[in-house]
Amino acid sequence: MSNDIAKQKAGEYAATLVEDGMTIGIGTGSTVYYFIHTLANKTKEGLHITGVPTSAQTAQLARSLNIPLVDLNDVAQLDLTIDGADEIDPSLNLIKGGGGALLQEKIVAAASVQNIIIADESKLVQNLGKFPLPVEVITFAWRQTQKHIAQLGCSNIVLRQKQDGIFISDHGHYILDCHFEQIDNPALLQQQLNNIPGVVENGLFINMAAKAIVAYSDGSVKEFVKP
Ligand SMILES: O=C(CO)[C@H](O)[C@H](O)COP(=O)(O)O
Repeated sequence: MSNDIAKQKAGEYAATLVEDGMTIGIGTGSTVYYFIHTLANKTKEGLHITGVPTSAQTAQLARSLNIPLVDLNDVAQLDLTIDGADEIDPSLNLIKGGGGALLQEKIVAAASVQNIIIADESKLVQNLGKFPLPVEVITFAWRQTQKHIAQLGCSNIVLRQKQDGIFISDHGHYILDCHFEQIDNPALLQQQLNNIPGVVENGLFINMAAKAIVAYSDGSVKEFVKP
């Protein structure tokens, strides 16, 4: 089974967890893509939900499929958020932000009663850090910010690019992809990063996910609950 079919399975499974009347956070990425399509089919069949998107890309896709969206300022909290991840460790701590949406994703996750992650099995790791940790930074003097991040033990930091230049996040910032290789204390690193002037947010999601829905190449889907 290809990764894409596994992503689709995870996305479809997650859609079964959405209940009528819920206000949900809608994540970003190629796995969530399948969740959004399944959700759109369910809303066509009569499921009533309201969504809060985690990125401009997700907002555009959801709108094109007639999923009702609302501004996060206009709701007290979200019942559930379904989002993807780049790495998931055994405690369900995550690296996110491969798609560059980490800032809005973290704000939406923090507003959610429950966060469920969907992924294919390639995202499961024993230790976080092989996937370069995305850190969103203010564009002003970003090289200074980079220098402070390097002092936390990261010698390989890459300013994210897109085809025609520097990648700019939905909120107008740069992303520094930080190759830590192995992160021994993700909770501490998250705090240290966010204490650096110029850092807006980082892609470590600690103690946020309650459950991960992981689809395997043999076609099975397994739920992991936060230990
Ligand atoms: O954090 C994210 C975007 O900022 C994505 O959820 C993460 O990169 C996983 O994406 P995909 O499902 O495409 O592998």
